[in-house]
Amino acid sequence: MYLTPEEEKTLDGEYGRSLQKAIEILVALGDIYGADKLIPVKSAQIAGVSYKTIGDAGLEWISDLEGKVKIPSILNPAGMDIVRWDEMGIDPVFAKKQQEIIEAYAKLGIQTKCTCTPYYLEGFNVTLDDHIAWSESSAVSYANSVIGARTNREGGPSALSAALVGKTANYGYHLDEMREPVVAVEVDCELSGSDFGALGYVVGKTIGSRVPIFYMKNEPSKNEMKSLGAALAASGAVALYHIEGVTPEAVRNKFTRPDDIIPVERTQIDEVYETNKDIQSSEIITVGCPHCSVEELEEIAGLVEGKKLQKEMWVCTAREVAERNPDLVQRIEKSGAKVVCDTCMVVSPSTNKYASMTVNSGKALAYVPSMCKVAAKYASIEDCINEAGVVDEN
Ligand SMILES: C[C@@](O)(CCOP(=O)(O)O)CC(=O)O
Ligand code: SF4
Repeated sequence: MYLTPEEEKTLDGEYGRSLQKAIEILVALGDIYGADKLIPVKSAQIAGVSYKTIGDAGLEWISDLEGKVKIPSILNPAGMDIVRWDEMGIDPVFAKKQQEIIEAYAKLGIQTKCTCTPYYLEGFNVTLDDHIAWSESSAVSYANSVIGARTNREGGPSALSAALVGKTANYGYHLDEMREPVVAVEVDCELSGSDFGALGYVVGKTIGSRVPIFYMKNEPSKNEMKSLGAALAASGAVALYHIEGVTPEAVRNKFTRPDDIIPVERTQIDEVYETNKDIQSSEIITVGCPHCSVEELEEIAGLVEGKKLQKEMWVCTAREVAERNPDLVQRIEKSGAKVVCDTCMVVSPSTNKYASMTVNSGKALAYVPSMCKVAAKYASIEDCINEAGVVDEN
């Protein structure tokens, strides 16, 4: 791989051990995947923040690094709401470790906003053809597919390395030829809302990491595409998808229809809603995987208006989104639901204590059983709220 004289110096350790380690990681990945050079990236999103997932070894690795990131960089969700962790039933020992992780990242100049939806935040609005280094798989999918930006599915360490160096290796989804669809997904019915998460869940199970192009009967909204991509990346390993006539590259590039076809029928979508249907009543309801947008908060606020929920319900979102919309937060919390920031149902240890959870996310449906050891049921947002046990206040 070609390196500029400056990059060579970094690799030789002239700018310190941390930058040297960072560029070593980027060069090693570049060599494995046949990159020709390093390219500048506009922003980094770094996974591996929850103490639940990275533990002491992760904390030690981050704490040992020195220097400052060269590009706007942000964190994936942590294991707790940084302000209201006590209310979430988080153990103070866990909270202390979590704070240490966040401080170690902050020392490197990384913004300590913890979210999987950086594209809703100030300074992280990427556009078509921008090169970035993001790691949370739903954020990667959204950036690549819905926005048309370019990122590989970085691991925590490689995203952090890209943040420190300001560059990434030029391979994979940074290249035009890797972004071409190779399989056509033909959906035989109209879908709405959580059906799109169910579609991602179904297709993800068979598609592996191939790039699909969807042929749909109706056009999904951006929130619906967010759910589709998150589920495709969780039950499968899809980092980029296209939708004929909808997503920016499908519109611009007019791809030829791949010969390989995955047909999807309504019954397959309906089956997702049947998962664990023997669970009569879930103990907790969680929405916001990926973190809720303003429109999703608005929808939830409307649905819970004048109602009192009987069970624990979390609405996960980015702190910045919550802070920009205090009225929506207040309207949601009036019902008894909690607007939870900086974390989520998957990476927080505080959902582990429940036996069952209802979710409206195909990604959460795929991850909650394995990462939280909690049985998960799938429902639309309306049914999630019904499941929370509603009493009308009027
Ligand atoms: C499950 C996930 O959304 C969050 C947990 O990842 P981590 O703890 O940030 O590495 C990661 C992913 O799917 O990329
Ligand atoms: S809310 Fe979902 S998409 Fe976001 S970090 Fe948690 S598991 Fe990943």
